[in-house]
Amino acid sequence: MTADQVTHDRPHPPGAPRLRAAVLGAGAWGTTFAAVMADAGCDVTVWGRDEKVCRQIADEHRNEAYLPGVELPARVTASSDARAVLAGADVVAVAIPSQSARATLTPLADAVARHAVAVSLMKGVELSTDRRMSEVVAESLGIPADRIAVVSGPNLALEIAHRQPTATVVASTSASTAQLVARACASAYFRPYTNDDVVGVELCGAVKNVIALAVGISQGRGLGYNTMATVITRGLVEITRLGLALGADADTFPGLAGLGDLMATCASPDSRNHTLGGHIGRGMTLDEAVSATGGTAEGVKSCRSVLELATTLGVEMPITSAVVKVLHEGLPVDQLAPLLLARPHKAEGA
Ligand SMILES: NC(=O)C1=CN([C@@H]2O[C@H](COP(=O)(O)OP(=O)(O)OC[C@H]3O[C@@H](n4cnc5c(N)ncnc54)[C@H](O)[C@@H]3O)[C@@H](O)[C@H]2O)C=CC1
Ligand SMILES: O=C(CO)COP(=O)(O)O
Repeated sequence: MTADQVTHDRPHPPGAPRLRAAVLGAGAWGTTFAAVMADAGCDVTVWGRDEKVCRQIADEHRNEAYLPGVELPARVTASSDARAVLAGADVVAVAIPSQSARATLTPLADAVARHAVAVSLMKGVELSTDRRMSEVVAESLGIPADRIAVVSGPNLALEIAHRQPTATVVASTSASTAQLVARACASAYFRPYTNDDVVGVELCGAVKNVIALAVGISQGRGLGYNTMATVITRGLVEITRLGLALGADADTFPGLAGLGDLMATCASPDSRNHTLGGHIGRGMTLDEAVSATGGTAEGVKSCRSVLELATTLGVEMPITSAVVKVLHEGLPVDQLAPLLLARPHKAEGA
């Protein structure tokens, strides 16, 4: 046991059974969340499709490909056999790229325990259906909405893997599901707040990636902090507008899942969306930027489904629309700012 584990490992409450957790996805966030749950007192097994990554997690308590230099808690193990990982798990957390979730989860539905609670850790919107990821998880695994939770907040994986303190939101339509998931991940460095606004929390997580792409693009063009603050602030307006049109709670947007995550993602060089935007701003093609970034930058695909949702609902999302134009419709990157600034003037709250 390392010094970190001695300091951070939180014994589970007296009398409470130790929760068994499965994490589907052995990338940066799946592995980190597994470590968080282990430090919260759960027995955790990660499923990854890459045998080598699983062996390294199980045997050496490391995942160098995704979390270089991080030592994982001994209570995290891993396997490439998804059905074995799911067997008997009380909590099933999903951290694979959003656009692959349905195809990955559907064949596993019958392997999930009947009592299990599922947690979406993903921050995207499905392309062909415009569904939020908790909806995709519920449909694919055949789990009712009251046993689904979403975890979203200012949660850059590498910082958390190094046990830097942060907070998050655990959202579910069921208070007892949210509380169970909060218990499964609460530790000395990870503080969950529960919330019943699944729609708002999930939209915040997906759309902030698109806004981080726009911030990255502006920084890649050499623009400064005024531009960044403008994009973040007006980005939050867009996120709020779309969320309210979908029935979300107005209090969610200035919270951890909204403003909190927007700030972390738009400010951090560790954010894949921010980084990829920077490459585009400096003149790379989308393909070049995707391969230079590595990892999953959800905003690249989800910007289209977010815009589609907004269009269907008649919600104006100019920054999202401009990002779609630059990434997918051939708008030259130096036209992005003029396009946004040429729009008709209006009152700030309109
Ligand atoms: N990295 C972070 O800081 C955070 C990420 N998230 C979200 O978590 C989700 C996963 O992101 P990361 O773990 O960061 O991505 P990653 O790129 O680090 O890892 C993705 C994992 O999914 C696997 N994978 C890729 N395609 C797959 C497929 N078709 N079937 C099964 N597995 C597949 C990869 O092998 C890899 O293990 C995303 O929705 C992301 O937005 C949320 C909060 C923080
Ligand atoms: O969601 C995140 C932080 O909360 C991670 O952001 P990226 O996916 O852009 O790395």
